[in-house]
Amino acid sequence: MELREILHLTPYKLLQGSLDIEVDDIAFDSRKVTPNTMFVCIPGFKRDGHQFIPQSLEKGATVLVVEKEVSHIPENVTVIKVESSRKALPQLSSIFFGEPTKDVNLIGITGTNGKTSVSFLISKILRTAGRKVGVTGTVCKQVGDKVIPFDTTTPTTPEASDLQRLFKLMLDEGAQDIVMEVSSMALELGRVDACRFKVGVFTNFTQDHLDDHGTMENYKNAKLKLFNRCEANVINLDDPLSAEILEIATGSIITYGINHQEADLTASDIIISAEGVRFTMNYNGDEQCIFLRIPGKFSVYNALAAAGACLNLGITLKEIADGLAAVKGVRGRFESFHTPGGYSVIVDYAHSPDSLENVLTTVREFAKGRIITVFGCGGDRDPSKRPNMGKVAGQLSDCCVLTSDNPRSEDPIKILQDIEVGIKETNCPYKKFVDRKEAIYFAMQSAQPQDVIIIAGKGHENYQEIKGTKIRFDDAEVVKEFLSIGQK
Ligand SMILES: CC(=O)N[C@H]1[C@@H](OP(=O)(O)OP(=O)(O)OC[C@H]2O[C@@H](n3ccc(=O)[nH]c3=O)[C@H](O)[C@@H]2O)O[C@H](CO)[C@@H](O)[C@@H]1O[C@H](C)C(=O)N[C@@H](C)C(=O)N[C@H](CCC(=O)O)C(=O)O
Ligand SMILES: Nc1ncnc2c1ncn2[C@@H]1O[C@H](COP(=O)(O)OP(=O)(O)OP(=O)(O)O)[C@@H](O)[C@H]1O
Ligand SMILES: N[C@H](CCC[C@H](N)C(=O)O)C(=O)O
Ligand SMILES: [Mg+2]
Repeated sequence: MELREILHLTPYKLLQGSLDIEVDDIAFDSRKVTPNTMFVCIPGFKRDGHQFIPQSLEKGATVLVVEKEVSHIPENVTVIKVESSRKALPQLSSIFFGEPTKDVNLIGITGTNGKTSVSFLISKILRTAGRKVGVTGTVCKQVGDKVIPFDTTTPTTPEASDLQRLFKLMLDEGAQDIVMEVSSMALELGRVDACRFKVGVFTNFTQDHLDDHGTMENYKNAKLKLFNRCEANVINLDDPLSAEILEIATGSIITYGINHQEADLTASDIIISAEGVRFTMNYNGDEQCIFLRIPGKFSVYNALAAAGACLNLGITLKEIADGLAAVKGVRGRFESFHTPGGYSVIVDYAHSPDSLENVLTTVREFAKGRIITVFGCGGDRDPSKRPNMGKVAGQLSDCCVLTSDNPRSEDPIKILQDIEVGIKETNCPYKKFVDRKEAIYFAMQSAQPQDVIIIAGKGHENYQEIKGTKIRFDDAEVVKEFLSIGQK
């Protein structure tokens, strides 16, 4: 595409070179530059993209988008100055990739917990109704049955140019709808700025990501950014933040809730069992019996959130019920394993105090034996959640096994000590194993019939990140391995 065209919605100053040149790609990372790429220099948290101009030129960049003074740039390279290159990237990328979100129903989901789960439910409902759906989130990027390979460092919500490229690819594959997890960091950094959202979904808001945002106020303000830009919004009325969202939300609104019967979408006659949740979904005088094979009250919320999004696309309540009934489970979300020893193991991605509390409360509702919780807390992430998670786990378990969950650059023993502060406030007995495999083996060896072991925090993850290296590690694989070597 011609540079002049890519720039037509962005205020800029031409510092040197021509606007009448063809651009073949856009990159914000010099390592991804190929010939005729527009390299957008972003000042980052650790480094500054402007430093990597020489590397980008070596790889064939012919256009530089900068926000700072630059010098000694070869004459044949065009230099464009903008006020903020991070802010310019979404618009430039959207135009370059043909404004893909104009031609598709884009559904964005935000909230502390449940984004991956809700996006998976929405996708299942839409696919069961015969639609071609793109999904992008923590676990995968996919369109229809086709998994799109992405390197493992790609965030939950990719950087603007990667995101628009992904949308274009999904459209080329025939996607009619795209379901996207929208992380608070993506909202804060404007990664989704040039996206046209058909529906915005709010799940809930509790403590998380203080390491990224500093304060809960900043974290909240980042989340709010989704709701004044969607054609329709789906809002959890049971969450205290809903009042603020309703004040700023534009477009049509569907509210949902269990405690607020005045919500547009509600659930009644809820039955929660080890197999899943069963309830009646009510909307505008219509009702449908719902069965979803993921246990926990939070699954009722997730089902309502997904239903709200689908209703906005003209999907019927009956189609929603059929789609939810077709869900077999979400990878690493309350994934159950039965054992010859008569106890069960659940692998779950709960890694915040609220999600851990939800998952353990759910297990409490049906566990006949003891609850043994194996968990840790991530390194280089908000340390204030560690004692909170320790306390929640101690209060709701009969025994805990503290272990590592991506210690990253931190000392794993220190992380366990931080968790211990909280668990010591309870009477729960616990053990500590830095090695996660040993922790899981210990829990399984100690389990008795009817016990339930929850292995929390890593869900679908297939690595353990220690000192900058990702070592293969998969909770579910370790469980299967333990059982395959003839252990009980
Ligand atoms: C903390 C954070 O938000 N980091 C983002 C930030 O990186 P940074 O500022 O550290 O980058 P940097 O290393 O200082 O480099 C600055 C610039 O130089 C460029 N560079 C760097 C090296 C080089 O050789 N060449 C080069 O061009 C970089 O690509 C970057 O554009 O700017 C980069 C480019 O815009 C982002 O890709 C990167 O997201 C990283 C991948 C990340 O992990 N972010 C996390 C916090 C995140 O976004 N998480 C959310 C939440 C997940 C959840 O919901 O739980 C997510 O959506 O995943
Ligand atoms: N609606 C919900 N409310 C509270 N907890 C939930 C909810 N849905 C799922 N959970 C719990 O939170 C964990 C994470 O769920 P999920 O992966 O769907 O959240 P997420 O918002 O995508 O998380 P992340 O921010 O890490 O991407 C699940 O494993 C489950 O224990
Ligand atoms: N998106 C979250 C996931 C945390 C998962 C947990 N396993 C950890 O590593 O802390 C983060 O990167 O903070
Ligand atoms: Mg997620």
